[in-house]
Amino acid sequence: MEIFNYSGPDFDIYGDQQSDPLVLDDGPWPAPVATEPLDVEVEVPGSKSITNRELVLSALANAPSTLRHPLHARDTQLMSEAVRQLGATVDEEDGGGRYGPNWVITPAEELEGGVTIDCGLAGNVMRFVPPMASLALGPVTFDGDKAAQKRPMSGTIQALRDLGVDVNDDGRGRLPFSMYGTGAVEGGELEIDASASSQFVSGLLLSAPRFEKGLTLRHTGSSVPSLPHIEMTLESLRNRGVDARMIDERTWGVEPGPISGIDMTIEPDLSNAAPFMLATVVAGGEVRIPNWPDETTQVGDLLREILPKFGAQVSVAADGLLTCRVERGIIQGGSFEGFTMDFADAGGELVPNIAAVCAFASSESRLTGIGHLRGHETDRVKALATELTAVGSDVDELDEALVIRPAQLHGAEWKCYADHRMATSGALVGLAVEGIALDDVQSTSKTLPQFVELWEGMLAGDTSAPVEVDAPTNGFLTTEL
Ligand SMILES: O=C(O)C1=C[C@@H](OP(=O)(O)O)[C@@H](O)[C@H](O)C1
Ligand SMILES: C=C(OP(=O)(O)O)C(=O)O
Repeated sequence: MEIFNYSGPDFDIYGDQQSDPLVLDDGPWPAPVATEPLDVEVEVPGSKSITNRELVLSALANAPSTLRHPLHARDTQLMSEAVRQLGATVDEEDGGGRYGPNWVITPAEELEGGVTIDCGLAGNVMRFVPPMASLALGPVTFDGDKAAQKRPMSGTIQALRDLGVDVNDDGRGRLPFSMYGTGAVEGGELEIDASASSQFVSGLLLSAPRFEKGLTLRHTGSSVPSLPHIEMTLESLRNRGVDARMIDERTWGVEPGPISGIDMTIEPDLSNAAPFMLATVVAGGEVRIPNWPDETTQVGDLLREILPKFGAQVSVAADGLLTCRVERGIIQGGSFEGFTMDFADAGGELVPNIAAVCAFASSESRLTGIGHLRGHETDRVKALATELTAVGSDVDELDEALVIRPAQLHGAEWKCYADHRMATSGALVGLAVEGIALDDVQSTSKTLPQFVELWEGMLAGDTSAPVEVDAPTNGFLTTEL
């Protein structure tokens, strides 16, 4: 394993991204230990997945759109920069949101090529923007962080070729690659192997209304992970007047037609509610999350079913205030039994935090169906096994599963591998274990730049302090697995 030292300039969210392996010179972040039960409200910023879908659809629409309370984090800044580069205008407008301005997006008359898109480490950018770029005239190059160059891209690259787009890559099915858009795509019927990522499907469906014949997309591989995210894509299209539907478990259809402009409020990111809700299992007490949606396609909604497995009581009031309560957390001598849960279809975003808290269970836990997490920001199966083992946990890393048995945990450095969810997982372990230090807590800026402020506020019982919106934004690869 290598550690790199950072000596370059700070990352500028609207400027050039620094894609080399870096370490911020702040040093490791000592994860705070909880000393008393929690009693706090935590307002979670907007959903990454919804914000990014709406940025793409707004840029492809036939009229301007207003996105209220969008997520302002590295992944959405990269997406907004990508749609700008392809010709859309993204303006800021004060919407009174706590975490930054609204976005008003005016679509381009015609999408323009001749640009290089930085995907950072954002799966959404690397899988959603290339199909959009096939509608632009001219060459478009895609690149990203070193860690991003390991993420699967063959589903997108092969699909573009099958749609008649000229793509140049080095044959590895990874970033970087270049493509040459001719300004139009015929579309029609297409087969794809999306077993490595549902985002291959979502990316194609988002641009499909602008294909001459729309798209009938059929998945040919084993199973597609993260099905709720595909439902989210279909729903986003339908909200803009597009005829988009699931034909069967592995086939989706989008009719050609206009994408209308929209004025909408982005839901809070429920996957980012996970560390705060799970904190009650470790520290005991109560965490309240406002604005929990009544109905949603976000996988994070599964937390309402998962937290009770940890002994938590979860309820949502009529005004959308979710309450998650644990009478006796781990630090008060409480306990909960391990469990088995399959994450093949949904919940991959939640697994790292869940695995971390399973390390405190009184019996074995088995988290199965998680092979596709090996292609996420890092190989999350290996990273979790490595870091949990480093703090004393008894973990088996299987091909597609983690088995976690009770053990005495101890302090150690917790490596984040540029992965926001590895960082929040280390913070969860640190609530009950002294001496956990995260090597790269800044990796949380991928989707939650306010993480440190909110986490420390949670422990102090008050998260109302103003938080820096333009927090340093990274995705810096500090340590390789
Ligand atoms: O469509 C989306 O917004 C996402 C789909 C999922 O990807 P995979 O299908 O690659 O797991 C999820 O893990 C990712 O965080 C966001
Ligand atoms: C897998 C994730 O991100 P991405 O959108 O980069 O795939 C995630 O946020 O957990």
